[in-house]
Amino acid sequence: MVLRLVEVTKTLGTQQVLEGVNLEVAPKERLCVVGRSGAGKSVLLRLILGLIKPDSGEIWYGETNLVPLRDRELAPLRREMGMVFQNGALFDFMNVEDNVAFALRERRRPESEIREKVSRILERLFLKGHEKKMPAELSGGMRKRVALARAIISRPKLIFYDEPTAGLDPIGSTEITDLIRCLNEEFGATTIVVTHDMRSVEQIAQQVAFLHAGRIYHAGCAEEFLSSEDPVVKAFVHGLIEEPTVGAG
Ligand SMILES: Nc1ncnc2c1ncn2[C@@H]1O[C@H](COP(=O)(O)OP(=O)(O)OP(=O)(O)O)[C@@H](O)[C@H]1O
Repeated sequence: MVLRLVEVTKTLGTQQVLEGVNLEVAPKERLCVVGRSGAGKSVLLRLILGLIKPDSGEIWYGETNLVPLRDRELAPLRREMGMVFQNGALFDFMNVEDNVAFALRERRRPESEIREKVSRILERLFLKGHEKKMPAELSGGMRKRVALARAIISRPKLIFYDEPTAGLDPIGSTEITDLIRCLNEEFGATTIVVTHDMRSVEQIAQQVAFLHAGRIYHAGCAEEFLSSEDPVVKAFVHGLIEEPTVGAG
């Protein structure tokens, strides 16, 4: 397993957001983590990235439990992880080319290598000709593609996408989900996508983990999830409002 969470709990404020999350992610797999708004998907991502610590439980990245590690020990492992934030989180004062080159410049790679890699990735993500544009001059879909380029350029072993299709029209969404799938196949990075968009799940996921009531309520292959007869899963997948159980109590 690339990633394994064992009985992870987290309370924020007075709310126990995660009550014992168990999750396994195999190498090169594409996993969608789904759940209703407020279910704790972003909290889960922040825990895996080591930005916050769980109250209890273990988070294994390969052979290493990340939980007891300090920032300095986490840093080299974090460099193996890429993150594509919902809003792209681009540097507004840098053009497309410099945004994409950022991670390589930080690692002091030779300028000739950086130029070659940036050019190759921009071509792959259909951004050729837009190198000198500033983020404010890009469409939403282009910003997402720049964010993808920026994350993928350092060849992460594990890549996270937070709501990658949010704010895109259906065609823009399909372009991004196609790219996520193709990049996973080309580069082999284990891919974890947080989303509540069922079309994205259909287009991207091999595996789905459904976060509900502080736990992974359902984990399995995408087809199984999308056609599940479990009332809670079904209500989520089809956007149904759950009826109170008749005769309960
Ligand atoms: N720093 C914090 N302090 C207190 N509560 C927090 C904090 N961060 C998140 N929460 C709470 O944790 C719960 C889960 O939040 P989270 O952002 O992970 O949800 P989500 O599943 O990502 O939702 P969405 O799909 O809307 O982004 C929410 O009830 C939220 O209010």
